[in-house]
Amino acid sequence: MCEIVEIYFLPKFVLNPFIFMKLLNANQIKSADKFTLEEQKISSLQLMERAAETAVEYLISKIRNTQKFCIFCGKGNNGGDGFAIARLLYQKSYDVEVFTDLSNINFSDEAKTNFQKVKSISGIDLNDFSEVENMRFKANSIILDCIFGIGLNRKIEGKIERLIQVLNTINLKKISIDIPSGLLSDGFTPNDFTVLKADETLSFQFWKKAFFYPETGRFCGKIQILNIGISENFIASSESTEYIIDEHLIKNIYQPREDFVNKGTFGKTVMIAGSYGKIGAAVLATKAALKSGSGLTFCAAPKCGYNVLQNSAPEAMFIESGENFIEFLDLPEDGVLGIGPGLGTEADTEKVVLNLIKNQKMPMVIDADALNILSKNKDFLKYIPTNSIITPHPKEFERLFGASKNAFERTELAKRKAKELNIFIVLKGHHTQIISPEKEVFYNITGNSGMAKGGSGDALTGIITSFLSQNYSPKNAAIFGVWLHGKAGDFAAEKYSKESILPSDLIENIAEVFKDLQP
Ligand SMILES: NC(=O)C1=CN([C@@H]2O[C@H](COP(=O)(O)OP(=O)(O)OC[C@H]3O[C@@H](n4cnc5c(N)ncnc54)[C@H](O)[C@@H]3O)[C@@H](O)[C@H]2O)[C@@H](O)CC1
Ligand SMILES: Nc1ncnc2c1ncn2[C@@H]1O[C@H](COP(=O)(O)OP(=O)(O)O)[C@@H](O)[C@H]1O
Ligand SMILES: [K+]
Repeated sequence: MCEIVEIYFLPKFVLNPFIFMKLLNANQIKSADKFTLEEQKISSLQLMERAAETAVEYLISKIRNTQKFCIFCGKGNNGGDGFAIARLLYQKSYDVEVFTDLSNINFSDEAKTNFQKVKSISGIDLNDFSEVENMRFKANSIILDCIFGIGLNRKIEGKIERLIQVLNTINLKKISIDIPSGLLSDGFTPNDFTVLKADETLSFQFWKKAFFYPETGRFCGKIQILNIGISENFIASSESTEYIIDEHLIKNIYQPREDFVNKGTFGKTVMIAGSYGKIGAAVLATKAALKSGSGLTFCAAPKCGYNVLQNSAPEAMFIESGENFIEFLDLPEDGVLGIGPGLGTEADTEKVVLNLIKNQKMPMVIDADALNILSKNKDFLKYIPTNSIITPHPKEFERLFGASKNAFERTELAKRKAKELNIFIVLKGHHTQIISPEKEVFYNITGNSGMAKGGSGDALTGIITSFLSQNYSPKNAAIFGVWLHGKAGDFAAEKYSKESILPSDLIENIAEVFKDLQP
């Protein structure tokens, strides 16, 4: 599973922030390469050299205690990158060993040129792939996977499949160039494909769709995007409905607090949450709403939660809504509603939730048990107010809309449902997706596996509701909320470790994210 993701810029190639976040498919990426060659009047060999230089610069800057690189090169341009990287590392005095299919030399033009250059360097050992079986690799060697890139169009078989199976058993750090070999870049990779399992993937310029989905992302390890100066004009004019949420996009969404304001300027957030034994969910959602800037914050919860809520979130106002679970609601006017965390599914609560959803006009945030209630009453889905945000995890999504064969199909189903119901769907996961009624997909790249703990989702509901009440559009509230939630989780994990962070630590660290965002 990919963990912490970073974007590495060579200072000479800093992209226009509004362009960088598009997700392009392999064909578009190839066209982008071609366009760049014409626009910048460079040859494809020069672009490959630039890509290789960027990869080598990154490797040298980040990798410690490694003297030896074992570089596996295929016949296409991914292999060409590998040969060029081998030469450049050798020139920097690293010990380099290159493996390729010497029995079948039908390289692409660029790969062939770079292969010849490697061949002419006597200090670089050149081996056939088959020799890997008898190799004794030095400890601390690094394996670079340049076997296949985004040109892969079928299952790897025969000798190269065997090679990848062997490499997967070798206990050395493996870094894939552009994409792990064997992985299809734009969709689901069938289970019978053999794929190299990388610890890290250095990918040129573009995120690949495969990085974001659990079935394929698990092969990529830590992902590093290397900017190699592909044409901004091409990227700007490319059609895509899929985007990556990066800091540039967030800085564009974030509205710093102005001076001449009062609590009324920042909305009225109402969390409807909690039941006996699950008051913690109400506390987490309410605190997260407070910490993300809500002007006035209310929590409608059963009476059994009164003491704990008033003690743990004294800034919030309590709205008694039942004894041990929510039985009725008497909400303030103009409140922006977030409903679901820890509600339970008692018959009375069910009635209240369905009635509220049916009569509510303003966009609201719907999570957890409110979604479970909706999945038992699917005819109420059509009443969800237009532009509302629902935040299901995969199981909740399945209960609402049925099973999908894989996560890629789940996203397609979510797009159809978001359009049909005219709502935003926040599909939670390692890379949470925000899906708009226009069928756009925004992929989140903050967050970490330390957040896979009960209560993290409650915090997210509080954050998104708070942003919605502060006048962010539903789309921006969802994008900003998901990003900030993950980023706060990253700050918390850095301080306390992934194992030990709690959703409350995440909430505490929302402050760090806002500090970082200040212009
Ligand atoms: N994106 C960019 O900006 C750049 C990309 N470059 C590199 O170019 C790569 C793409 O190069 P290619 O299009 O040559 O693609 P590959 O290097 O992935 O190789 C594709 C070749 O392998 C064949 N092939 C596909 N699947 C196969 C299978 N299962 N078994 C056997 N043969 C198979 C194809 O028919 C084609 O001949 C990228 O991944 C990247 O590494 C860089 O060189 C330069 C810049
Ligand atoms: N492995 C992970 N990497 C990143 N984020 C994660 C991971 N696992 C869970 N999260 C995030 O934590 C939250 C969990 O939400 P949810 O499953 O609803 O939890 P709960 O309802 O128990 O609070 C989601 O925002 C999700 O994206
Ligand atoms: K590769």
